[in-house]
Amino acid sequence: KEKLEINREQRALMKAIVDAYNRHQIPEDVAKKLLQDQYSPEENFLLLTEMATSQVQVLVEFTKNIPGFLSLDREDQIALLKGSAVEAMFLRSAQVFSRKMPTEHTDVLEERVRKSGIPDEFMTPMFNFYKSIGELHMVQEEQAILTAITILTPDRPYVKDPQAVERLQETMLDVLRKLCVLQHPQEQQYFARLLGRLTELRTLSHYHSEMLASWRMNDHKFTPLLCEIWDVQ
Ligand SMILES: O=C1N(Cc2ccc(-c3nnn[nH]3)cc2)c2ccc(Br)cc2C12CCN(S(=O)(=O)c1cccs1)CC2
Repeated sequence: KEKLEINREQRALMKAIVDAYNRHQIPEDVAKKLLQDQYSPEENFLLLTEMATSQVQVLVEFTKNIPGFLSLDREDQIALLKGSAVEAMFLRSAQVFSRKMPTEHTDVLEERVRKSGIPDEFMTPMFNFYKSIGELHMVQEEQAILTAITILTPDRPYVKDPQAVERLQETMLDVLRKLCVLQHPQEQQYFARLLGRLTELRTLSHYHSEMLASWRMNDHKFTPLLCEIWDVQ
């Protein structure tokens, strides 16, 4: 029987990540704007852009608080942030969307997202993803650690020292594996299902870059931060 209990060091790591995850939330007023009166698709798109911008800021702050991240090579830190920004944003959006919002809010937000100029062929996989995240009923520790695992993916473009990233990611994977067994004892493959979501995230991120290209065509404007992190314009 492998050592299942989460040791003191892993508990400290988990606490640091969950605190960072909860400390950095997008400001209520930004998300609330989306819930206000009816907007045109262009206005909806602008609101989603504003929200995505604030999500990226929150993501950068969260990432800086992942134990060990700041001791990585500086350029690799940037490569990891740029390489994971879309996936981490979609994971967090799905988590918030399926947890925090009361149902009527989710319906309104769903309506807004559907009417924001996002092509339907992207809308379907996106909503399937957030429903599949909702069905997992992740505890917040799992959400925070899964987001950290997404960011600490060694095979992002331009990472010079993938082994250093892999060591950090493996530490997180070990904690998450134990947490899943402790939190979901009745579901043998829960940990495997969580990691399966990361594969779905990569697909969404490919859709996203295609979408960006089409949005550039009909000159949708993005903020400087989004242009920087998404490599547009
Ligand atoms: O906006 C989204 N939403 C709604 C949303 C997201 C986050 C919060 C929230 N509240 N508090 N904290 N977070 C609320 C509503 C949502 C929900 C689920 C999935 Br999967 C994904 C999304 C996106 C993510 C960004 N894209 S995007 O394509 O990058 C794009 C950028 C600019 C214009 S379109 C659109 C879909």
